[in-house]
Amino acid sequence: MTQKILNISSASSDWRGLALSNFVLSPFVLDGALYASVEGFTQGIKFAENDINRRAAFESSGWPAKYLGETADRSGAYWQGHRIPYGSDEHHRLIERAIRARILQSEGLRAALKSTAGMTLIHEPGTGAESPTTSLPATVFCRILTQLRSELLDDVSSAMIDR
Ligand SMILES: Nc1nc(O)c(N)c(N[C@@H]2O[C@H](COP(=O)(O)O)[C@@H](O)[C@H]2O)n1
Repeated sequence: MTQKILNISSASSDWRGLALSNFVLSPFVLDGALYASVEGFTQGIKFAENDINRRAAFESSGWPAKYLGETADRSGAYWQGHRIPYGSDEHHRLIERAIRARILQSEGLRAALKSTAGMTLIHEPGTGAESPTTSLPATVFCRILTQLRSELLDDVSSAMIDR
């Protein structure tokens, strides 16, 4: 029987869940700059643009990126000279652009996401209750992936980094 629920995280038992996890080392380009992983991007933007931890996070993935982000004060996200309120829609939208960029820049990831058609995407990293200060709640992450999957299934050419 086909599995109806797919965990997208580093704790997934399905290879597609692992591949689509933010944790994985998976370079992408956003606004002309190169990032090693979505996790590194997500943690790096918590640091101001002159903070050395920012670049270190951008060049990392997985737990090293996550641990680096734990040292940030989580009062804002920083992008192109602007401070974005932490946890705001604008903050989530910026992370969404990184998630979309990574997947859209890889034919394999696009195909992997499309192959999950009909499955409910969840994010259960197996690390206990979700942090109240997470910059990417599971509901937001799964909504982003589900929306992108829908766009890819409807018409590959209509899916873009900026919706
Ligand atoms: N343990 C674990 N495995 C994964 O595969 C994950 N993607 C995550 N969580 C990711 O952490 C990011 C948010 O970090 P903060 O809560 O702001 O520190 C986001 O990318 C989640 O997907 N955890």
